[in-house]
Order: sequence, then structure tokens, then C-alpha cells
Amino acid sequence: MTTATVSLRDLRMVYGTGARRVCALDGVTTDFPPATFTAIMGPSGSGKSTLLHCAAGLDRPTGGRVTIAGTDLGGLDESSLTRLRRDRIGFVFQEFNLVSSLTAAQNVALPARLAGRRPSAGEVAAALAEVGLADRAGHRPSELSGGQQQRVAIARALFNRPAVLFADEPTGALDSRSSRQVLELLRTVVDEHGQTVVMVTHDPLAAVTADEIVVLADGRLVDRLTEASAESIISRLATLEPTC
Ligand SMILES: Nc1ncnc2c1ncn2[C@@H]1O[C@H](COP(=O)(O)OP(=O)(O)OP(=O)(O)O)[C@@H](O)[C@H]1O
Repeated sequence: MTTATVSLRDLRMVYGTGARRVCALDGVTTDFPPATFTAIMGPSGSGKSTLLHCAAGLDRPTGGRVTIAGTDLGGLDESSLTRLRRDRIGFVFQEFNLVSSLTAAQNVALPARLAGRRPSAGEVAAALAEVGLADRAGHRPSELSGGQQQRVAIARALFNRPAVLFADEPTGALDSRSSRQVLELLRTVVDEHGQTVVMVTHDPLAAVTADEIVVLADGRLVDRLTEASAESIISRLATLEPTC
């Protein structure tokens, strides 16, 4: 049996108390195996971002267990969790989150430098070449298109060769051409480098790039779709939207 890169068991997340209590995750159990690409979909408020943040160790769930590459995150203190996030997990956000005063190369090298490593110029150049931006190393984010900024963010997230890359709406701020490039890049990460990608998206055209689509509704996992067409995804999601 292959150990899942990410394993979620009965994951629960409750925010607030009393009248303000929200159950964002209500017992989600699933595995993300090595070298797979999973899309997380579901209506607004269904718990997609909460799931991603808990799975990536950015938030602590109120119940259940998250295991990454065999390590139970619940058993880690803050500094061990920070180290695991740095070494084993990459995260990409909708809004890129690059440091505006740094060049593309400096942004890519930043997490490694913060971890006390001094990556060589050659290593950084190779990381940028992998995302098709070898000629943009000296450019600052404001001098790059949205799609290029997201590819720099992906190069940065992959720089430490994490076991898993989590992406929260990575194409949400991009036009269709840039979206396609980013999705192709994520596919390459899985198919050629054997890493695991978990991506939250609202876009059925983005979701069809994944091997499997996990559908959430009201904090629960309600469906898994494989080889689904964009049309069938839209139909499935329509059944979950509030009708009032
Ligand atoms: N920090 C928080 N405090 C209180 N409630 C929260 C918090 N974060 C999320 N929630 C609630 O938890 C539920 C799930 O939110 P989450 O952001 O995970 O949903 P989502 O599926 O990612 O939504 P969207 O597609 O709109 O981004 C929502 O009802 C939301 O209001």
C-alpha cells in the first residue's frame, strides 16, 4: 500500500461559539496520494479554503487528524510545524503574494534564505527556467504580468521540492491563456516531478486538469469526480447551490 502524501481523517473545524458558531468542516476524510492532482470544488462557504489551510498546517483544525508524508501535524509544536511547512509543503495563493521590492529571482530564493540557506544563482535560474521565466530573473513583480507573477510564486513554492503543493484559486486572478499556462505547469509538477498538487478552484475548466475532483458542501465531502467534463461538473455543482 502506498502511503498518501496527505491524509485527512475526520477533519473538523468550528469557528466561533454560541450564535456565531460556524461548522466549516464537518468530518472530512480523504487521501491525496503521491503524484496526483486533486481539485477541491463546492459552493461558496462549503469549507474549501478551510480544508486547504488545515491540510497545509496554516490553521489548526478543532478535530480530526492531518498527516503529511507520514507526519501527524497534530503532534507538532509550532516550530516543528513551521519547519515541516518550510521543507515539505508549498502554498500558492490567488493573489501571488510576491514581495514587491524584490526581483523574481530574489522572491524565489527568499524562503530558502529565511531558512538559513544561500541558494546559488544557478539553482534559482534553473527554478525560473522551469516555469518558463529564465529571462525575467531581474524583474520586479510590477514589471511582470499576472500569469508571470503566479509562475514566479509557483517556482518559489516548489524551490524546496515539497512533497505537496497547495494552491488556493491559483488561476482566479488570471486570463484564460495565463490560466492554461499555470495549469499546465501544475500538471508538469505532478507528471514529471511526482509531486502532489491540491488545488481549490471555482473554475470547471481548471478542475478538469486534475485527476480527481473532490466536492464539498456544508463542510462535508459529498462527491468525487474523475474524468468529468466541465459541463458535468457545472451540473453537479448546480445541485448543491442554495435554491433560495
Ligand atoms: N476565520 C473565520 N471565522 C469565522 N468563520 C469563518 C472563518 N473562516 C471561514 N469561516 C466560515 O467557515 C465557512 C467555510 O469558509 P471557507 O472560506 O472555507 O469556504 P470556501 O468554500 O473556501 O468559500 P469561498 O468559495 O467563498 O471562498 C464559511 O461559512 C465561512 O464564513
